[in-house]
This record gives sequence, structure tokens and C-alpha cells, in this order.
Amino acid sequence: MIPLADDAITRDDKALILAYDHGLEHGPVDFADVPASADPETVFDVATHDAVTALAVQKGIAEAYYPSYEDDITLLAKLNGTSNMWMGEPDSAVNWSVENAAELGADAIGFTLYGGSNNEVEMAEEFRQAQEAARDHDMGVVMWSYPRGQGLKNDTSASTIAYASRLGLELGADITKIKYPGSADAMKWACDVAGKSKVVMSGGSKASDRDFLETVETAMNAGASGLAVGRNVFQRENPTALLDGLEQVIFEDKTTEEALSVMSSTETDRVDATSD
Ligand SMILES: O=P(O)(O)OC[C@H]1O[C@](O)(COP(=O)(O)O)[C@@H](O)[C@@H]1O
Repeated sequence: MIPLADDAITRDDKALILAYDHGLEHGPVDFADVPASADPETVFDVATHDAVTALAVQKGIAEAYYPSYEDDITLLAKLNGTSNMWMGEPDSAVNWSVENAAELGADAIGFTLYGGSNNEVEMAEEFRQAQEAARDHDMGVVMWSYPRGQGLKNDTSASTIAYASRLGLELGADITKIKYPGSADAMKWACDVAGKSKVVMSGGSKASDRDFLETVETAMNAGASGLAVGRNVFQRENPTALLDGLEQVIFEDKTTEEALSVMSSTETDRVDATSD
């Protein structure tokens, strides 16, 4: 059987992508609550958890830190990105070529498309070049499909998010990352119209363990293939505990309740081990 381009970044056809491009997209303010998270090594260590199928970073972080982790982490090269200081219509600079990412050992590329932005046409053309180059290198293609721009009143409405997931299929993404559209029905619609492009949910700002796991469980039951998450993992004092829980919900089809119970027994074992 011919391997699918996204095989390297999935496990049982599901994905848990740890995103760590926030230093560029939002700035160091995202590291303020857990200062250790500003150190890429802290997050690379977290990404060695079995549940993480790929770590998405920008070029500079990959060049400086990935070589020490290449045996333990699957690299997803986030090719474009823009700082929060950019005040224009949504756009994203292409900071990294597919060829350079492949040389560094990346197994997949990630690319943001702001559908609905005045820059959509140019971004779609840039995506096309990256997608075709990724195919030449047998790399998986993940689209961060985030409709936004001055013409869009509500960028997480059911119809907008369904449009976002469909754009991933239409333009050739193996995996399309969308924001949660607020309900199980809306998520199901977005997953249904994405066809063979697997849908993963974007994590969003930090929520409680229970609330976050419940949203992930709802998304999985609606047809999602996993999660691409950043702040909800690295903004926790104990990111590994949440990854233990996410592993249960995403890969073991467990409920939030079951996942929380695994998290608390693993934590008890950890505390016992440190006090021995
Ligand atoms: O475009 P936004 O909403 O500012 O969020 C962008 C960030 O969200 C992500 O897509 C996912 O990260 P989070 O789980 O922290 O939301 C990151 O890759 C990116 O830096």
C-alpha cells in the first residue's frame, strides 16, 4: 500500500499537533503565565510525549532546536506567519521554503490561509506553490484555515467554518485546522464537507481541563481527526498531564470523565514516585 502523505504526522489516522509558533503570532505575552514556556527546549521536551504526532514551529526555532530532538519528534514546518504587530488586512509572510524545511528533516508543512482577507488570492497562490513542492518531497500538508478580514463579521459562524474546512479539501491539504464553530452540529458539518481532508480542531485560549477535554470529545464525536493545540498545553504548569488526558480522548476513544480519571491516577503515581 502507498503511504499517505500525512502518515508521518498521524497515528491511527489521527493527529495531535503541538503548535509552538506563538512567539511570532502573538508575541512573548503568551509565555507570561508559565515563563519556562518561553524556552523552546521546555516545549520540545513536552513534544516528546507519545500522544504528540508532530510539533509545528517556525524556521528559526527549528534550525536552532530541532537537530537535538530529531530522533524523538516529528517536525511540521510552519512556513508562513506574521507578528501581531502587523496592523494591515490579514496576511502571512512566507518565511521558509519547502526545500529548506525538507533539508532540515521536516515531515510536513503547515500553511495559514486567511480566506476572506483582501490578501486571499495571493495567499492561495503561495499555498499552491508550497503544496506542490511538499508533494514532490512526500511531505504532509496542513492548512491553518482561518477565514478573517474586514468583510467577515463572524469568523467562527457555522457556515464560515464549514467554508474553511472545505477550502482545505479544495486546495489540497491533507489536514485542515479549523477553529471550533461552537456546537457539535456545526463541527459535524465542517468535518463532513472536508471529505478526505482530515479536520483538526484549533486549541484556542486556555480553558479548564474539563472544559477543554469536553470540547475535544465533542469535536472527535463530530468527525474530527484530532487537534492542533498550543496554549492549552504549554500554558499549563503540568502540560504532560493534559497530554495524558488528550491521548485518551483522541486515540483511545475515551470520554472526558475517563480521561480525567487517567490524568489523576497518573498524577498520583508521579507524586508517589517523587516522594519515594
Ligand atoms: O490566529 P490566532 O487566533 O491569533 O491564533 C494563532 C495561533 O493559534 C494556533 O493556530 C493554535 O494555537 P492555540 O491552540 O494556542 O490556539 C497557533 O498555531 C497560532 O499561533
